[in-house]
Order: sequence, then structure tokens, then C-alpha cells
Amino acid sequence: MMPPEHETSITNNPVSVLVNSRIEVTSTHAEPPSSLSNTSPCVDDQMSDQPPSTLAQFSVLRASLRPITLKFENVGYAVKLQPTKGTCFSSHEPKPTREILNGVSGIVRPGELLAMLGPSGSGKTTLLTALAGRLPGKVSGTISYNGQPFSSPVKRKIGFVSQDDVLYPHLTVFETLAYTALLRLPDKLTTNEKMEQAELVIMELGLTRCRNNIVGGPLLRGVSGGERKRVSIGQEMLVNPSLLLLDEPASGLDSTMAQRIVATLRGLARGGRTVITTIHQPSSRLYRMFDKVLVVSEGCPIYSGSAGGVMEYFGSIGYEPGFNFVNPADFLLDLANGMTPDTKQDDHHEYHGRTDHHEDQNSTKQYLVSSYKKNLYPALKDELRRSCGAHIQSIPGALPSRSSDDQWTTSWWMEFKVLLSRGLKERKHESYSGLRIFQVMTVSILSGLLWWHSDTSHIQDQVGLLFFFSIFWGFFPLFNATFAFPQERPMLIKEHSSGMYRLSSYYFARMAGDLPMELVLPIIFTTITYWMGGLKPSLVTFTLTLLIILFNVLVSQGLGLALGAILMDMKQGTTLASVTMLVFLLAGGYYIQHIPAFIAWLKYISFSHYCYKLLVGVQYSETELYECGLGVRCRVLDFPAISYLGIDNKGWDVAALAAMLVGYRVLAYVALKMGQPR
Ligand SMILES: Nc1ncnc2c1ncn2[C@@H]1O[C@H](COP(=O)(O)OP(=O)(O)OP(=O)(O)O)[C@@H](O)[C@H]1O
Repeated sequence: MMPPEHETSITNNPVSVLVNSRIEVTSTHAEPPSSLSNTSPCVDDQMSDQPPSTLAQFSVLRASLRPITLKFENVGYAVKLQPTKGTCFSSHEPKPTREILNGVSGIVRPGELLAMLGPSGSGKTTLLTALAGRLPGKVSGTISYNGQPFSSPVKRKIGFVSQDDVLYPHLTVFETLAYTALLRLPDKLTTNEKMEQAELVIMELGLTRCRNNIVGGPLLRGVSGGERKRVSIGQEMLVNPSLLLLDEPASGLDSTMAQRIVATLRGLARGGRTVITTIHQPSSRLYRMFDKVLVVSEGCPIYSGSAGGVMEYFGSIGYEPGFNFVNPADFLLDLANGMTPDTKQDDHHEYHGRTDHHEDQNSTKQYLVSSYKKNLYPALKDELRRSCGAHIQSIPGALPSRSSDDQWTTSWWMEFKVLLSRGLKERKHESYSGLRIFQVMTVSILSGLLWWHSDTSHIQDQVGLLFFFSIFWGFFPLFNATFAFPQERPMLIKEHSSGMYRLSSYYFARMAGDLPMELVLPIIFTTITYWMGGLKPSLVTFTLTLLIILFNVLVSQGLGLALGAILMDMKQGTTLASVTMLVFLLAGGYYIQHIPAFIAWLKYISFSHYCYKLLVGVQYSETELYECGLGVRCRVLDFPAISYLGIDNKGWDVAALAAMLVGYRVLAYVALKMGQPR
């Protein structure tokens, strides 16, 4: 299913909340939201104040918009550090821990845009990830969304833009956004309407010029870093999230584009969303666009409140900038680093760090943290405590957990079709790569020449060719499949964390997408080598041989998927795959015919063994003879390699392969499911 190419007229689009925000963002001098002056923590009231006609006008997306008031109190997070090397006896000692966040609190309402500021490594990303419910491990303190804890329905209302852009490199900007729209927008919208949303986001984010350029990645030149970042933001904007969290959305952008992005975020906030962003070094122009700021220093808050009240607060505790027109963001970052303007000196126009000494910086930071606890936290705590949990339930548009919220946005079948189409498009360069085709063609022609017109008088060679079939078509798909899930891991985590689709639809789409090339190559190979190699010139035998090889390919592909899903690491996966195939090769029954009894069972877990047995079984009939000496003819079944193998019980061999076919794939699915974040 390809996203249709589409021309859009904004004025004709009836569903666009994005149009709404587009209108708003053209003015960067918009008044602060009423919520800023409204001290009620239940901002849902404000949403319900909107005239019904407005809600009806932008029916579909508006209907899905459920404002979220985010509260977080005393959030703390610590990680266990790896013990230092060389301390052999340290395993009994508890692992040292490092506090990354300590006592961070805040409240952000719909309509507000909060910026998290702090030096590099101060914990901004960690806090943002915790607020998005994606931080592994235990987060202390409380985080609530309209008074409720994190849950699946909440998850689907959160948009999260990570610092690193996780995008498919071979898709164009339009395709990337169109597939996201198809997967994440509700079925109430037609495909055309979904495409219109993608086009709107492209226009909104200034991506029209690169609409048809591939996104690219580290090894493939595509759109610029800033454009890639905007595509990531667009993916989240598309779903009209109630809570939008962005990690450094302006990094790598020029100041005009950064301004435009923040203006867009502000517009989205004004449309009733709660928007939180981390930002490194905003200009004063950008800073003025934020409603609230949260400043962290080494994981501890030093300020949490309105952006406009920063100077007044720090002035009240003895820190005033030396310059009259200092950028508040620079001032805050200096303070968070423990650098203070020398307020005690007479010359207030000098603005430089009072001291470079580490100790002084630390004591400044400690003073700022304790001032925050003394002066700001009590009021914030009061505000956080004012509960609106009971009230929320009665407000339309609030976030109670309803059964419909638990449902996915589109049907399983739709997800499958879109994911299949996207996978085929993204991987066609890899699957149909000339190199892969060349590799298979070369090996097939070479093998055909090596076994050129072998006949039953050289039965050893013929049996060798059949064994080669089983091993080559065990190795090749196994290795290709081992890469599948580890390669897609970042994308899978990103999309699955946002509840974009069911894991099962992704899994089946991935398997189905890989099938064509996985089956075409062995068909080409077998056709060439079978006839060049002088195997039985019978169409029935050839067809059966081909079917057995394809069966083997599917089984080995399943094992590869399982190894990849269990280990989720390409290096470990290929290492284990090569060890496994080596064992199967040796236990297959061709090289060693007298395996000691205690290890003979190995062949029963080798799919190559069953494949080899079946290939020999269909190639030779029970009555067939071969030349076993000068003028002497013997029964093929008495040939040592074949009699050891035993070619009866073909039904059992097929059943064993079928069990492996299903078993490996189920194992891969279970491993994938268990490896997913909550
Ligand atoms: N799992 C982890 N194990 C060890 N240290 C960690 C872990 N996660 C985060 N950290 C450390 O915690 C600190 C805060 O990291 P974080 O990424 O939140 O900072 P940041 O403020 O977003 O930095 P930047 O602005 O550079 O992105 C860093 O020093 C980081 O190395």
C-alpha cells in the first residue's frame, strides 16, 4: 500500500487542527495562554469552555484531543554504575549508584510551553524520558497525567521526539510522514485525509522543498540534519498529541528555523496541548516564547516557574546580571554551572564568572538548590497538591481510561498492509541489491560447472551436491535473517513505545516482506545448478527438490529471526548463527557417518539433516542402481552414505521441518515481545 501522491489545498481541509496552529504561529507576539493566569490545576475546564461549534468544525482531530495536565513531584532517578575494572573481589559489594535526577518537580498545563534548561549532562533528557514514561528502571517520586499514572491510553496521547532522529533512510520526507499518518491517524479519516495531514505538516515545518528527497542517514546522503529533525517533529505533530515532549528540537538549526520551530511548538501549545522541550542555548528571542522554564543543575532543580519571573527570582536571592540586556538563558545556564555575575562588585556592567574555582562553583550550586527548596518548592508543592482527580472524570475531553482508548488507532489488517508496503519500499535496495543477486548467481554457476553433468556412476559427487544444497540454503537465509530485528531495533522501540501498531502486525509484515527475495534467489539457484549438475532429468523430481529447498529456507530464516530477536545484537547473532550452522554441517550426516552415540542426537535438531535426507529421498528411487565397480551395479540404497542416512520415513522429516518452521517463528515473536519496553 503506497501513500498516494497528493496535492493539498489547506482551505479545503476540514480536519486540520494544524491549520489552527498554523494561524496562531504566524504571530510570535501572541498573548500568554489564559491558563497562565488561571491558577486552577484542572485545565480541562478551559478546554470545555470552547464553543461547541469550534470543536465540531475540526471534528476528527479535535475529537481525539484530550488535554493533559502533567504534574511531577520529587522525581528522582539513579543508575547503577559498573564496578571499576581490576577489583576482582568487588562482586560482593553493592554496585555504586549515581543520582541523575533528584527532587525535580513541576506542573505544566494544556496551553503551556515549558523549556528545560541546564548544562550538558544535567539530566534534561533523563527527565524528559521519565515524563514520557520511557525510562527503564525505577523512577522515584510521582508523575501524573490528569491525576492518573502512566498507562497505555496515556502513552498514545504522548508525542516524543528524541534527540537522535530515528528514521528510515531510504524513504522520502513525504513517504515518512505519509506512512506515519496512515499508521497513527484514526480510521475515521480517509486515506486522502491522512495524506492531507502529512502535506500540512510538511508545509507547516517548511519541508516543501525537500518533500521528495530521501531522508538519508549516517551512510546515505539525504536531507540536512535540521530537515531530518523537522521530519521527526512532524511525525509527532501528525498524531495531534495531547502532551508533546521534545529533546533538543532546535539543535542543528539556524536561528530563523529554530525560531520557527519554537513558534510552531507554541502554536501547538496554544491549541490545547501541553508542550515540554529541552533546549540548549536559546537566544533571548526564543526564550521569550516560553511560558515556563525548569532549570536543572546536576539533576537538581534550581528554578521552576514562569519564564518571565526568572530575573526577579534570582535577583531576590542575590543574583542579578551585570548587564541590563543579558539573555536570560545565558544567565540561567551560568547559574546552573555555578558561575555567578559578581553582584558584590561595584561595577555591575562587568559580566564574568566570579571565580573559576570548583569549590566555589559547587557552593553556588548548593546555595541555588537550597534557595529553590526554601523559596519556590513550597508554593509549587501547594499547587501540585490541589487535586482535580474527581473533577476530571466529569469533564468531556479529559483523560479517564475508557475502553475505546485502549484500542489501536487502525485495524490489524491496515497496520499489516502499511507496514508491509513501508518495509518493501525501505528494504528494496537491500533485498534486490545487485551484489546479492551476483553472489547467488556466481555460486550457482560455479557449482553447476563443478558438478557438470554428474551422473549416478559418480553417486558420491551427486550426494555431495544435494548436501551442498541443504547447507548453502541453510547458511544464506539464516545470516540474512539474523540481522533483521537488531537492525530495526531503534525504530521498533520508538514506534512501539508510542503505541503506533501491534507487535504482531509488524512481525507478520516483516516476515511477509522478506519472503519474495528469500524465495526468488533459491529458485534461480536451484534451477541453474540442478540442470547443470546433471541431477535426475525429471520435472517432478526437480519440483520436489525445489520445494524442499524452499522449505529449508523458511526454516533457517525462522531460526535467524529467533537468534536476532533473542540477542538483539548483530555481532552476537552472527557469531551464534555461524556456530549453529557449523554444528548442523558436521552433524548433517555427510562428513561423518559414524558419529558416537552420545552425540548422535545432534542431527535431530539440524534442519539441514532433514533437508538433506529429503533431497536424497526424492532423487533416488528404491529400485535405482548405480555402477559400484567395473561392470558391477549396486542398489543406490546400499550406497554407504545413503544407507547410513536412511531415506524412508519422509513424512517424519517433513513433520520435523514443519515443527521447526512454526517453533522458531513463535520463539522469535516471544523474544521480540519480551524485549519490548513496557
Ligand atoms: N544509564 C545511564 N548510566 C550511566 N549514566 C547515565 C545513564 N543515563 C544517563 N546517564 C548520565 O546522566 C547524566 C545526565 O544525562 P542526560 O542525557 O539526561 O543529560 P542532558 O542534560 O540531557 O545532556 P545533553 O544536554 O548533553 O543532552 C549524564 O552525565 C549521563 O552520562
